Amino acid sequence: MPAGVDGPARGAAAMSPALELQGLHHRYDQHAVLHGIDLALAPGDFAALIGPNGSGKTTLLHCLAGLLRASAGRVLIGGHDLDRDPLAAKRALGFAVDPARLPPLLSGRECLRLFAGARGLDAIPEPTLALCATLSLQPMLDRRIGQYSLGTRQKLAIALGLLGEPPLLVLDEPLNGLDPLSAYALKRHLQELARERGVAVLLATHSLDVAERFITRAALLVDGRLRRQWDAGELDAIRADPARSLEQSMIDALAGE
Ligand SMILES: Nc1ncnc2c1ncn2[C@@H]1O[C@H](COP(=O)(O)OP(=O)(O)OP(=O)(O)O)[C@@H](O)[C@H]1O
Repeated sequence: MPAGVDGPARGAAAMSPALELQGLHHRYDQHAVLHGIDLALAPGDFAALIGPNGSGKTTLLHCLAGLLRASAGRVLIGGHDLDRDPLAAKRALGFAVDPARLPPLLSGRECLRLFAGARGLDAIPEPTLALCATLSLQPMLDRRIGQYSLGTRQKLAIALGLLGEPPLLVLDEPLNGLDPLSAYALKRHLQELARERGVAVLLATHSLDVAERFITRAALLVDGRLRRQWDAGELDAIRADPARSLEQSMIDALAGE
């Protein structure tokens, strides 16, 4: 078990994969988008989901967060079946909502309080406030979300997703709109959660160059199928060789090599 992992929720999460997708399919009406995705994340994995535009990354994340119902297959979060036991599954999941969907009339602090309440907490947890400070979000917390810039909304969506430190974090393009300092702080924070707290992180991103240094796993989605995965050893080998990069490996995999 990773260092610093304790408590019953983490104990349960450490015994089963943090996330397990079994034969996941999704179709929008007649348009089949996901074709049998099998993927497992262990506690402490920091994984990037990469792939061309329209390959199905957001659809996959929405299926595993319960925002879309998969047409077939199973989603298990910390061993809990999302279909059969949605409350337990969703308790084990932190999902950063689309920043465009945040309620414009609430302040950031009100929104954090609301989400904290939904997680059974009576106040905004200290680590969340510390993260807001790290991301320079704190000075904006008492302003209405409707007045936030795109990057500030993105920061709030991330802080909401991470609230209560659930054992699985899922983020869709979290680096979009973040200034370089905030993007670096977020990557370090996620890396620390994975390494020291055993949190499993799955993030969809196009920013291969920035993700490459931090992740321990990568999975390439092409036309709704997982074409290639890289484990920690393969990523270390890529990082150790100045002539190689994850970007080039991805391009090779896309070319079918
Ligand atoms: N609500 C919807 N109704 C119908 N088709 C949809 C819907 N949402 C997405 N799609 C289609 O599903 C496919 C996958 O889209 P998705 O947004 O999951 O891809 P993505 O990999 O996240 O793309 P990007 O990298 O551009 O964000 C695309 O062909 C898209 O047009």
